[in-house]
Amino acid sequence: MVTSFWQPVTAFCENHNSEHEYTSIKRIYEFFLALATCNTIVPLVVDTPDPDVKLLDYQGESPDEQALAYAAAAYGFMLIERTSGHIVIDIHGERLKFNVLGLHEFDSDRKRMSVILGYPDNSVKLFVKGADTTMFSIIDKSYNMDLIKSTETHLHSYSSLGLRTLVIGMRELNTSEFEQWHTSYEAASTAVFGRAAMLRKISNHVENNVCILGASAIEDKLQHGVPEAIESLRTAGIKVWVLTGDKQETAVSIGFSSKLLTRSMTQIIISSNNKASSRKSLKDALERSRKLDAVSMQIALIIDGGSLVHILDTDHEEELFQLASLCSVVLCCRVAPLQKAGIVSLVKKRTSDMTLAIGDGANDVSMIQMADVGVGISGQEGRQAVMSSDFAMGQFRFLVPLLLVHGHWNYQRLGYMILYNFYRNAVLVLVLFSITVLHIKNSTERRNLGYFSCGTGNPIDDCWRCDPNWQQNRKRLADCGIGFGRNAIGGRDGKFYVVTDPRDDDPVNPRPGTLRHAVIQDRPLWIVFKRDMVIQLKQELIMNSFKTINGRGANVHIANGVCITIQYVTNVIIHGLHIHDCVPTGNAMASPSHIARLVMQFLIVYSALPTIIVGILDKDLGRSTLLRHPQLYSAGQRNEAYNKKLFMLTMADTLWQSMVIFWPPLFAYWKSTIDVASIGDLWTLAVVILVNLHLAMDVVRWYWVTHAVIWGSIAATFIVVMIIDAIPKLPGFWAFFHVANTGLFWALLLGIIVAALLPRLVVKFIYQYYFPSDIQISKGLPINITFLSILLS
Ligand SMILES: Nc1ncnc2c1ncn2[C@@H]1O[C@H](COP(=O)(O)OP(=O)(O)OP(=O)(O)O)[C@@H](O)[C@H]1O
Ligand SMILES: [Mg+2]
Repeated sequence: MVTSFWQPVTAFCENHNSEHEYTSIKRIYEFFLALATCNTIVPLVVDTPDPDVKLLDYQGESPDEQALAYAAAAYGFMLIERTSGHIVIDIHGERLKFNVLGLHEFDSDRKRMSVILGYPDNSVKLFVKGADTTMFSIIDKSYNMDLIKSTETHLHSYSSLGLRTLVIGMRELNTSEFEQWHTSYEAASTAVFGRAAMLRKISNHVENNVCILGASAIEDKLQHGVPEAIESLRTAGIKVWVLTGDKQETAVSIGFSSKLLTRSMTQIIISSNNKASSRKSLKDALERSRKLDAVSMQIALIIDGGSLVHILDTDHEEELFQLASLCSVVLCCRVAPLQKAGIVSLVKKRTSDMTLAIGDGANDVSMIQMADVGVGISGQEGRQAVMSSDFAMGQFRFLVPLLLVHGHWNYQRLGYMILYNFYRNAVLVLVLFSITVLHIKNSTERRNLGYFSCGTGNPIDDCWRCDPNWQQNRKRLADCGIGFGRNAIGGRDGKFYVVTDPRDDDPVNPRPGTLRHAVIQDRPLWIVFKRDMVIQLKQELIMNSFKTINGRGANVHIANGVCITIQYVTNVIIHGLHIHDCVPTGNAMASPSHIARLVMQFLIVYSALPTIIVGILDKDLGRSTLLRHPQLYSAGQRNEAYNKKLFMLTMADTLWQSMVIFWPPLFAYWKSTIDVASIGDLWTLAVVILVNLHLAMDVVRWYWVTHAVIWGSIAATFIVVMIIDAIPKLPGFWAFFHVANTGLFWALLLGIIVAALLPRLVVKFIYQYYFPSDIQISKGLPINITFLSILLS
């Protein structure tokens, strides 16, 4: 809330022109009239419970204007009504209607506004109000200089108290001046193109030779908690720069009251009005600040908008930046909106630092948009700043929790989650990659099978077919297998069965000599064919274990009918058959790629949920600790949560964990008859358990939902693996139950988990115990005790 107190400076227009001679009383009258009229305030009549009492509410974008209008009302110049064409002022009980002939709105370049009023007596007057610098440049130079000097002294003393000052001036327009202005104003107002520029030109033309009526000073009260907030931000290692449109003295005074400036700081002021002197001041300031910096003096740089224009215009950005970098505080005053954005862009261009701009007015919009993070304060200055910001808040002090608490949490979570997700995905991918590499190696490697090698290009064929007597030695094929099926012996240990009959008339009671009859036998059989034949199956050919169907030597087609089903059986070799043009029966088998996809989905689902929950909820430190020790924020500035070293360490750990997951089960089951589906179950479980335990090790704050998702994911994986292995149609049917019955499976699982996590646990412990970071010291625990207690309980 802007509370106002104002003090008109009575000014006497020592005009030599007798036409414009005013008495001091009349000037005071004009001063208040200017306060009541030269604004964009809209008065609203508000009803009260008492029907006879009405209240006036002044609505306007600028709180300063509201304050001035209220002040004028308090002194008997009450703005009652405003329409586009006129304005009604109640002057000590007498209502006067003035025609509003023109209004030149405030803009940040002119830093003033004006209104042209037609009096009831047909005289026309121009009222101007604006910043002292721009007002003094348009006053009638024939004034009494003492008057100007005394106004300046007053303005200086007001602004040194931190008050926002405005100067009010007036000029009576004679008929020809008015006509001239009116014609161009009308033309500009209705122009389609370049309207703003035309209006600005007209306003610059008419706003001159004004006589000073007075000056006002308004207290722009600091919001609650601003000094403390600025102190916290600075302790957090954030460089605070203030960019304001205010006068230098006001800005410095507010700087002190907001604890941005302290008495122990040395102020370096650059305030010049031409190129050469700005450059010289900059140079001197740079030299001086280097000397001061050498003796570790805190420096505050105060620079005004005029000097900034010259400095930024003349390629002295680098010097300005160097100077600013040496200063602990930079205060830029009388800066225009675009200059604010220019300064933000200067910092952005020259450093890799993040910039945050916070402001409440329309004049802060460009800087808010330029900064990496824009924050708008929704206050009395309209909603433009809020509309263009990334974050909106009601009070400046909320910036502290936004940065120190939420900023810190988000940084920690994000840094950790990037590393963790790299790890989580890489562990899975590395295990799958190893499986694929092994698979390719197995299917291409000859494993010394082809000692008869006759270069068929196919390692299996090389192995048996190059033997000129292969017909007598057919069963050698059983030892020629490669890949995961290499251990299948088929019907090697059984007798030969010769298929003589291609028919499949009676699938229920197949006759001897048919393929169906051969494959349903219980004993091991090596099935061969007497001659070329096409077998058209009436129903699925459901095979029994320990069978080899060896079509070599004959041209055997299984075609145009139903196909072969191999289900719940082991040790089947089918070789040299042409199987084609099958009619699907709906009993499709799951393919390995289908299973791989399934596994991927499980992993994504099982490990994604904990990641999301921890990524949203985990907090390394509590809110009050973070607010009490703003220094903790600088962990982000030092890239503590995500940096190259951590990334490399995580990747090394990932490699280790993936190797620990992949190799031990492979070695343990190498010689056994355990198939790949069972090892696959072990790998799946190990990956899911590991990635979840890994996460659990780093969780600091446990909520029930964190417990639910982490332990729930592990449990869910077990359950789904069991469900999948209980579906007879899928390969690997019953695999899990088969292996889970053995102690080796559980020993492997436990071994993998311990061995995979141990290096990480040890490194973590050493780091936290011997080289603790600020955050770990604040936590007060050398290691994540919560996790250990969960593990041990
Ligand atoms: N409605 C107005 N009428 C006349 N002069 C104004 C008006 N609003 C602001 N001014 C003058 O123009 C100057 C610049 O205004 P601007 O809005 O750019 O910055 P500010 O409000 O002073 O500071 P900040 O950047 O902190 O918002 C003000 O200091 C004031 O002297
Ligand atoms: Mg402002």
